[in-house]
Amino acid sequence: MAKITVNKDLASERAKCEFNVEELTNYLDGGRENTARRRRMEDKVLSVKELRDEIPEEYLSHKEKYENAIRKAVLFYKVQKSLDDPNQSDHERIRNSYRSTITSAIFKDNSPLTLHIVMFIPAIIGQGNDEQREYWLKRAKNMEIIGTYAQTELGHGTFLRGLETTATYDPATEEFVLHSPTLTAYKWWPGGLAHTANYCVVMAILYTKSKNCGIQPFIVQIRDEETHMPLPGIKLGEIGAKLGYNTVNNGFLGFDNHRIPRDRMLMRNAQVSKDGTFTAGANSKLTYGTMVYVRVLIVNNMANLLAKAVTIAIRYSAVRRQSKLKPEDPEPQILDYVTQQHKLFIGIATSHAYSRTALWLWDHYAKVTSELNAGKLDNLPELHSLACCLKVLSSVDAAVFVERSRLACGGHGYMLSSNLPQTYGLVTPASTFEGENTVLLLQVARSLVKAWQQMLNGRQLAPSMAYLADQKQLDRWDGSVNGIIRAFQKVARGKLAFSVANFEKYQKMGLSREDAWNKASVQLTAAAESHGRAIVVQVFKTETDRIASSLSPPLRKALDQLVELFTLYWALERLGDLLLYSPLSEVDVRDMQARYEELLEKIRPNAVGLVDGFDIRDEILNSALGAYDGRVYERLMEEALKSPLNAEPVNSSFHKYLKPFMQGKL
Ligand SMILES: CCCCCCCCCC/C=C\CCCCC/C=C/C(=O)SCCNC(=O)CCNC(=O)[C@H](O)C(C)(C)COP(=O)(O)OP(=O)(O)OC[C@H]1O[C@@H](n2cnc3c(N)ncnc32)[C@H](O)[C@@H]1OP(=O)(O)O
Ligand SMILES: Cc1cc2nc3c(=O)[nH]c(=O)nc-3n(C[C@H](O)[C@H](O)[C@H](O)COP(=O)(O)OP(=O)(O)OC[C@H]3O[C@@H](n4cnc5c(N)ncnc54)[C@H](O)[C@@H]3O)c2cc1C
Repeated sequence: MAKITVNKDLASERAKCEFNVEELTNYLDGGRENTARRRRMEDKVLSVKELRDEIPEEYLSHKEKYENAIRKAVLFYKVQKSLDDPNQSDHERIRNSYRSTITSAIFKDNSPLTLHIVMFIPAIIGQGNDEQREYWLKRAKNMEIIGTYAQTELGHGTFLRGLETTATYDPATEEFVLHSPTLTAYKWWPGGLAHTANYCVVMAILYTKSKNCGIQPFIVQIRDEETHMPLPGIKLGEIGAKLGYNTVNNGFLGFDNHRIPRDRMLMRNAQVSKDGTFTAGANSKLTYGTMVYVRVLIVNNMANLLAKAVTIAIRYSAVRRQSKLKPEDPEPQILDYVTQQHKLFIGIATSHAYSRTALWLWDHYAKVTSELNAGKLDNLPELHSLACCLKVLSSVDAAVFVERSRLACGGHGYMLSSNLPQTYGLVTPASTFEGENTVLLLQVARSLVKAWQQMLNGRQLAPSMAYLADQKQLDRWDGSVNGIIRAFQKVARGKLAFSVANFEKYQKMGLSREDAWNKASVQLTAAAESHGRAIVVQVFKTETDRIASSLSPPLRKALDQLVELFTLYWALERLGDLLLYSPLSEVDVRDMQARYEELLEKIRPNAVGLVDGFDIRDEILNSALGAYDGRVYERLMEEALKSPLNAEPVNSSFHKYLKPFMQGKL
């Protein structure tokens, strides 16, 4: 094997690291065996050279990008399948795949099969009855059919009760008639819908016996299984180029009185009998279960994407030298600027915070799902609220810190060869899909207001909201992580109390409940956001304490520093709130600021080790700036030379336009 020459600054950073990087990787993976398994899988996938792109994706046309993505998706699926351990439960398979980012090595802009895996199959599992699961899951898991999740319409994404697609039951033929009565009723957005999927789960308003029975899921064939032509009564297409996700093949779909058999309604929750009698499910919101599942997965996806961005930016910052700190010294590594550390170390800490929180949430999700399967629905509202608020916070923070990582790389961060713009293109839609973030915060606020009322009535609160009942004053600011967590809880409680008071005040002033809610909604969403912050810091701290107790002292110290940095960063970001709702004084603020700066200094020698610990291979990073060897400038040039414009010294447009123009002949 050729010897890798590592940039000398990166090499000396690695020599400075105070903990064992491999131990950190094992900690993140959940054990040495998991690291080994993940690496074996990566080796196997990366050994398939047909999965690599010969021409960088960015130089392909829109159509070529899609065709190339499909070519790779099929091959990638087969390789993955050959590595699958059939003895794992679905729960274990997903948990064990939380640290896997290998998909990014194959697709810079995501796969056209994503929705099949992430929503179509889960929708059948969550919404299909036993026979439907038996039949459709086998076909879907074997890839005999490819599906997507078609819910959003041109006119409505958030407001599901406002969907216009109808499924009207006809007892004479025992069929549902699917129809899109208007342009705005067209399904719009589903990934893979345009040219990839031949089936989809369609969410439509069910009418039977002339009654609106709410939104229900239907499994609908949209293309012929042989010819792949759209079926009669179905209009399909692609929605066009986007900021990112361009290889996901998002599509539109309209129905013109398209008929499907009765057994195509997924009937795990609600049912329609042959004569058209509707039987409602135990809770109509169980129909929204697929969204809860994906919101839970998104938290982890955000942690992984952020780890990628911050790995690139930290390594680059160790290699890049710019300006002068002292006139007599050579140009320093930009990582030595404390402002650069302030920009980036929080990204490392945030990725850790959300990967710990994501695992915690996944285990909670699995527990509540098994209760739901046993008919116990009590914990569904709390799960919904938690999934909403953690999806919101993780997507907002990831977008901010990925963009900050890009900016921290100066001009080179603007290059597609840095892979930072594309990474931003992957994180930013998560603030919109699976429930637009403000809308989800309002759902969280709704659950908090309910909890507040329950508390006033002396009822017990769900565990994640129990702190609201803690009436004790926070007498003294002690600056400890646990003290700050309590202060965050006081902030959330105080903001909630304030918004509930406003909500009630507006009603007393004569506004309807809905208008009062709308008027109080800025405060309500702020309370929901604070509630989320309190949860994330607490889960980050308690889960790190729980899992890291057996680690070596140097690694334990490094992780504690990240937890403290994260806590202090948000305390300093939310000073106004803390000054309002906790006994924080000016001196305490100064102390916090000093401690935060001290932490930046302590983390500095470990910065490269911390991102190396994420163990994201070069093929996955896909970045000229972030590669392990730090050959930043050589790679930037190598990538520049791949531009098709560099294939010839003079472009034909010179003779056609520029020359006549410059010579006054055009
Ligand atoms: C080996 C396999 C490995 C696999 C790993 C792969 C890793 C991949 C990682 C994944 C990451 C990235 C890929 C993601 C791709 C995503 C592509 C995007 C897809 C989509 O966007 S699909 C469409 C999503 N759409 C939405 O989210 C719409 C948002 N709107 C809503 O959810 C609702 O309309 C609403 C909640 C805003 C309001 O609904 P409405 O019916 O009007 O409700 P109300 O009548 O107002 O009632 C509210 C009450 O209902 C309760 N409620 C609401 N929702 C739920 C729920 N989901 N569950 C439980 N309860 C719910 C709410 O609490 C209210 O209750 P209350 O009355 O207060 O008691
Ligand atoms: C990359 C990508 C992939 C997607 N994939 C799929 C898919 O596979 N399947 C699918 O079905 N859908 C998919 N979607 C659609 C996505 O779920 C919707 O875009 C999302 O639910 C938001 O709905 P909307 O676009 O209608 O936004 P809108 O609801 O129109 O939001 C616009 C603005 O109005 C505000 N707003 C709306 N309602 C309220 C309210 N009640 N109170 C306060 N403010 C409000 C929002 O906060 C926002 O600022 C995808 C979207 C993207 C971007």
